[in-house]
Amino acid sequence: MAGTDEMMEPTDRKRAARAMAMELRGSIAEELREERSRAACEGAKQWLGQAWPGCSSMMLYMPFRSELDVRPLIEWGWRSGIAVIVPRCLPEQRFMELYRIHSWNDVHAGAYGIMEPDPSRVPRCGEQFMPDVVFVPGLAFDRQGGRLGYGGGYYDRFYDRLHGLSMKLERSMPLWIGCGYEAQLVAEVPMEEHDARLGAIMTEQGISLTGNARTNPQA
Ligand SMILES: Nc1nc2c(c(=O)[nH]1)N(C=O)[C@@H](CNc1ccc(C(=O)N[C@@H](CCC(=O)O)C(=O)O)cc1)CN2
Ligand SMILES: Nc1ncnc2c1ncn2[C@@H]1O[C@H](COP(=O)(O)OP(=O)(O)OP(=O)(O)O)[C@@H](O)[C@H]1O
Repeated sequence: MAGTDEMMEPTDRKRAARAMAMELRGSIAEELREERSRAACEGAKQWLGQAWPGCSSMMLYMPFRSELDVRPLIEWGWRSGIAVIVPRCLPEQRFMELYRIHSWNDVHAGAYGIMEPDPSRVPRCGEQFMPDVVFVPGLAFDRQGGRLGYGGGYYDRFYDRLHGLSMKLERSMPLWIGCGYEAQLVAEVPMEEHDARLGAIMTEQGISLTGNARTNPQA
């Protein structure tokens, strides 16, 4: 046994937390997941409409496994004229390319079995493109903005790239919103130096800011 939690290295703590979080998220009944996903998307629409009417683009993930299903939010984006951006994973580089999609016809199954934009149908976003808001998937979250992912470092690397762009273009960072069920909230996610902190959390209870000033739209 590895001993107590405090004695473990962050990477080992993450591995243990990942296994628990995967099991927990997968154990939520499908009907409950659907119901909570719909409620979460409803809350996000209202929040974006009221707190952020100027929001013109949002990056969302294509849900897989038992993740919070943000597809209703994607469809609302299409109806409201907010640009809907989704990533395409390049597993060799653990890099995400961005594309704007206009309908479900623009996606097909990609790496890891995750739906992704079809590059033969839609053009890639320019190198300097920054979405206003990024909806981030995850296995577990905490109220301080901590997030646990699958361990590819995809979103952390993407955050760093956007941060570089935000400095270069003198633009504020997108709001980084972690998406999950209330059941995925834990007291404290094990975090490392390179881990990007969330500016907000979206669950079936609504959107709440974490107080991470750097990533808030007002900052
Ligand atoms: N919907 C969605 N899209 C996303 C993410 C996500 O969490 N959700 N990611 C978030 O960053 C990236 C994909 N990250 C992933 C990392 C690992 C595995 C995976 O299947 N890992 C294996 C074990 C490791 C391996 O085989 O190398 C597994 O879990 O069985 C899947 C996705 C980018 N796109
Ligand atoms: N900004 C970065 N630049 C280079 N490597 C990074 C960066 N961020 C994370 N990594 C590397 O990626 C690996 C996975 O990181 P981590 O465990 O934080 O992933 P995660 O946040 O769970 O994954 P994901 O973002 O894909 O959901 C680690 O080996 C880490 O060193």
